[in-house]
Amino acid sequence: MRATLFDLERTIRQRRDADPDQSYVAKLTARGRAKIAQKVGEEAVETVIAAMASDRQGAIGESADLLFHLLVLLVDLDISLDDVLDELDRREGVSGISEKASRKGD
Ligand SMILES: N=c1c2ncn([C@@H]3O[C@H](COP(=O)(O)OP(=O)(O)OP(=O)(O)O)[C@@H](O)[C@H]3O)c2ncn1[C@@H]1O[C@H](COP(=O)(O)O)[C@@H](O)[C@H]1O
Repeated sequence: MRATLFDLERTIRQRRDADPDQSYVAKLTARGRAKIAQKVGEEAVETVIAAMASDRQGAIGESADLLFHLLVLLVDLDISLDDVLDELDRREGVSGISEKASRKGD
């Protein structure tokens, strides 16, 4: 059976308090939010580099790294994947073009 992002989110929550010598999640969490956020940035840049090189396998691997590290950051911020999906639901059917145009008068 395919694991979901919800499974990974649950695993990350469980691993946060594990032994940092045994768990990457625990080790990264112990280094603090700034370090977690830095990792998200690094993985995002590596995804962009793979995409610009049309490196399909690289883009898949870096995207997995990016999603994983983003979930570690969200857990650290006590933001659930559901919170983010709720926001995407709220946007569903609203064209990005018209949404941006509606902000022009802000
Ligand atoms: N999906 C992942 C996952 N993706 C990437 N990584 C790790 O992320 C790290 C990224 O490597 P880097 O070289 O960028 O990081 P780094 O060596 O800390 O580098 P610096 O930033 O310190 O320079 C590697 O150690 C990868 O193994 C992951 N580690 C864990 N998971 C999942 O999280 C679960 C719990 O992992 P543990 O907490 O390690 O038990 C695992 O069962 C997996 O399902």
